[in-house]
Amino acid sequence: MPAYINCKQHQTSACASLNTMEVPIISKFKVGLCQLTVSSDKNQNLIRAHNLIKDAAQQGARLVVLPEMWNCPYSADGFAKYAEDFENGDSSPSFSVLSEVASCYGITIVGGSIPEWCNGRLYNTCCVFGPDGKLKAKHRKIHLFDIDVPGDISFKESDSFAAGDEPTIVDTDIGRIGIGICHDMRFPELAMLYRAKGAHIICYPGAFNMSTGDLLWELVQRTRAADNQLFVATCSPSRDSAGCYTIWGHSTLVSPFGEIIATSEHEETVVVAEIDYSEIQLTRESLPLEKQRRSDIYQFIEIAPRRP
Ligand SMILES: O=C(O)CCC(=O)C(=O)O
Repeated sequence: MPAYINCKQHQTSACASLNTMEVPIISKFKVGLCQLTVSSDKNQNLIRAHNLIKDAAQQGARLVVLPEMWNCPYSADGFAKYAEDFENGDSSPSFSVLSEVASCYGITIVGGSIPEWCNGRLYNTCCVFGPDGKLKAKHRKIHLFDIDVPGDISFKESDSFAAGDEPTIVDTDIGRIGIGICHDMRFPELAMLYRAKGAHIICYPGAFNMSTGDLLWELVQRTRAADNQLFVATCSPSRDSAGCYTIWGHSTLVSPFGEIIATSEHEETVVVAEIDYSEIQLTRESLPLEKQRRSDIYQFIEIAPRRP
């Protein structure tokens, strides 16, 4: 175990069953969003991530979310240098740190994202760890962020990364979680798919920028939550104005009604807030969008059958 990991096991046993899942889950719990400052020093980033996760766990968070690209600056010229191969644990310190911290504190971690090397390709990948420290799921960013607004912002993520080609939904002791990374949030179909598959919450590690952040970061996540009547959690790195890509920040938790439960500014911080899954049912009962939906007039996605 790396020297910077030093913690005691935290356990709770309060469980309640929620009718959208087959397994008993905790229906009321705290989530922690670790809006950490990312530098070019990978080891420092690992230490910071550990410290913020510890802070969130000590404030009672059972689910902790990290930002997109938390082990390296969001910069095309650095992704390959910071990339890790998860198949080979020894060469993946970021992966190991999250696994160890998850088991140390007995929490679920949606591990933001880091550059992943696999078979000669680079992916923007989020790993989800359970309270036993085991990897539960891996999401590779599906929609790469290519943008060119003359005189404003130009970025081509597809020059660096290959796109993932699978949605990711994972059952945990704190509910069914759908995963998307940053630009994935722009695509309502992915969130609809997660809703159809019974997700309670969608976690979007992100790193929006100063051009689209102010206008759209909050709007899009509230829309995903309100349209699908589920919780949405986003987590961004803090703002670093020194780099060429200035990050918007504002990690946020949104309720199934589209309300902001908790948010932050752009500095390094840990947002801890409570989720109560009974709000999903309440929202869906008071405004039964699924019943009101006119699938006879429009149908954008196949509603996939529940997993056995
Ligand atoms: O969709 C946007 O406006 C920003 C997306 C982004 O920053 C990303 O995917 O990294």
